[in-house]
Amino acid sequence: MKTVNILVEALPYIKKFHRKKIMIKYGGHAMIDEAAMDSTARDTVLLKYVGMEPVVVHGGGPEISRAMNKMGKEPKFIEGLRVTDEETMEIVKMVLVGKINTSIVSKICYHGGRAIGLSGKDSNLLLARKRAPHVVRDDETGERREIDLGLVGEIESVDPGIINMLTDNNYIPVISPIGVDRDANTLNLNADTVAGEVAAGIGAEKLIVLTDVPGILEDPSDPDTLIRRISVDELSDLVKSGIVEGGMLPKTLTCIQAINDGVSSAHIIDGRVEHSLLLEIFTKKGIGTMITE
Ligand SMILES: Nc1ncnc2c1ncn2[C@@H]1O[C@H](COP(=O)(O)OP(=O)(O)O)[C@@H](O)[C@H]1O
Ligand SMILES: CC(=O)N[C@@H](CCC(=O)OP(=O)(O)O)C(=O)O
Repeated sequence: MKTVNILVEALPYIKKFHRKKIMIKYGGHAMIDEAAMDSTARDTVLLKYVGMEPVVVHGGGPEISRAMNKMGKEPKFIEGLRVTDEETMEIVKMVLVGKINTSIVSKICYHGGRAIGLSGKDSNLLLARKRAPHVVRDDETGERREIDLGLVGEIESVDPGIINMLTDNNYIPVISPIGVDRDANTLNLNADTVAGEVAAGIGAEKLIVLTDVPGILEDPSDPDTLIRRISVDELSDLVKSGIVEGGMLPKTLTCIQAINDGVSSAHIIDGRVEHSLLLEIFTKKGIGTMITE
């Protein structure tokens, strides 16, 4: 009976999200081990088989940093974005496209899904331009200083055609956050931003961001201060108050932007918790932070 009750509880959600696109952003900090990656892949396949259209964008920040350290390079971030010189860009491509993307694709295929790996360079999926230098002001002297982030891009446009073609034919697209500019140069993109832009571009119903904290916390050092539900206006105020920092900042801004662009809800959840994806989608209470209009 317990199993049957679980299925019955899930029915309204299965109906509501039938044939709806669900954007899953799988963050590097959620990829704690092979078992966690495997479990997320299996849950993604389950979503497909109950009638939803999952689309995956993955990150891999910690793995890139580990590879850089091994090669004697020190990772540097400015407001959550990696300063990317040419050598770093090679490492980023190797880790994201060569390693993480293929690993997620093969795990989804192993569980019976038909995954296809893409980067933003495929069919110019993610057209980007180099970001303008970051401006900082010295607190003491008041002097303005520009810091060039190198080969870091901001998205100019998303081509939803290739993704729609894949989901229409029952494939699960798995996208690496690498963009291409008009001169065919490769640019490093923040995976959260990519997930938000692609979610809006394909008209996704939900954006679900998997990370390594329970969700947005009122006190970042206390996991018991989880905000379960918040509107975009309340969240914008929270951002202004300075509570949201580091890697959570691009995530939060992405969620706000995605809702403003027509995505019905955005969710930030703990990807290290087994089946967090299913708990968020199929239960009333959910597991992380839900952001709505
Ligand atoms: N208010 C907040 N609530 C939750 N996490 C926060 C907050 N402010 C900053 N953070 C930090 O953001 C991190 C998540 O972002 P990030 O490390 O980039 O993850 P990912 O690799 O999954 O994209 C958390 O581990 C936490 O340290
Ligand atoms: C420009 C920029 O910072 N790009 C990211 C791309 C990977 C990413 O975003 O990974 P997570 O989702 O795990 O943080 C980076 O180089 O780390």
